[in-house]
Amino acid sequence: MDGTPQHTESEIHIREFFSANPALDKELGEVEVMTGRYTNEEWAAQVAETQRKVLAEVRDRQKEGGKGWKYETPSAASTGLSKTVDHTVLKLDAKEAQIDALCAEARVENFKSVCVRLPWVQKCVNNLKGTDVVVACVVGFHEGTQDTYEKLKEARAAVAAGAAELDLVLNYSILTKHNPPPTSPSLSSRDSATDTITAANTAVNSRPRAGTAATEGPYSEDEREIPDYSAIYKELASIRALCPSPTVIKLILETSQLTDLQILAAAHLAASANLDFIKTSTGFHGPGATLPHVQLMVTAAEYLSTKTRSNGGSPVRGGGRKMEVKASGGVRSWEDARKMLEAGATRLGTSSGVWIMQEGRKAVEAEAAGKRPGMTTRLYTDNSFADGEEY
Ligand SMILES: O=C[C@H](O)COP(=O)(O)O
Repeated sequence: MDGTPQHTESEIHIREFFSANPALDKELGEVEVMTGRYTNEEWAAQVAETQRKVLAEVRDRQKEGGKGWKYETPSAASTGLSKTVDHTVLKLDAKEAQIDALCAEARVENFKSVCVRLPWVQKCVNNLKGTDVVVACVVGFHEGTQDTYEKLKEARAAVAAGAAELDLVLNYSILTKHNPPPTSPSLSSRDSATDTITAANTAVNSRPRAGTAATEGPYSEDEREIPDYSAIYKELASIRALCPSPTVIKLILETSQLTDLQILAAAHLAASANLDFIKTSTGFHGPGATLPHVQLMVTAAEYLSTKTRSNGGSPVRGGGRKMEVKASGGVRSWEDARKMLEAGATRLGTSSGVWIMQEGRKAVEAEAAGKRPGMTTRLYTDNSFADGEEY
């Protein structure tokens, strides 16, 4: 080391953005992080209640032979499917021509959004003028460990540049510090689709199932320590406060790195901070979206958003809007997309949106012609995701 300060890629992006926008830099100079809402012990008690209730609900739904998560799937014949897609390019070495192509495709397919890094937001906003395709910007990508002030600045810069949606990476290291998940293969989902799905299957099959003793930890004396829920909440609530609705905020959990209990803790804190979505994965660390994780997150989002007898008539999330679930990372085919949507995801983050739409249209044609849609593109080679399979 030569003493030169090292910066993450996100920090470099933020610095570049602010040197081009000095007025915004000045305005944000005084930004303050919110104070806490509950003590850490109070958070822990609330989180434990959510974990208990949601895992019980998951077990009940499993008893329904897989029908517990049968949501209506939008058809490629209407705008329903295209409006679930966040058309995504997040590679650091993305070139201008790729971003232009992303926007052109989003315009033609009428996707919900294009999802890009901060330096591309303004360009995408310009490219998409006159359409109802919005621009989503990732924040804290892809590690999530940047300090809250850096994330706040990045979020505000994205909104100032015209982003309507923010895909914010959770600082999940705060959750895993005391209670690491079982080791799973950590490989990039930028590998071939087949490798990714195989890895996803391996990881899912090797992780403890919801409701088992293993997921209900804690695992050891040392791991009994409560994670700093308060720090996570403060970060989420501060970003929400500075980027209020209608800016849509999705919290990326990086589910492959978390246990089911940690996923539920993150969902609880996202709902408490009034975020709009919980999202599975960055697509850059470990396997991407899996069906069991989406089912778990959908169950949690419903529990946390809805006034029910089981949660005492008091939703954790205020404002009367339902928290939604975005499945992302490794969603490469219509078959993948259909499974995620049927499980209750309402948004898909994918770099394969155009392909998914093409396959979706073929499925509609095949159905109209009275044929069963082809299964040749099925990427889930493992039957553990089959309908009715135990979690
Ligand atoms: O959020 C989006 C992901 O980065 C997209 O991942 P993917 O390239 O595996 O579709």
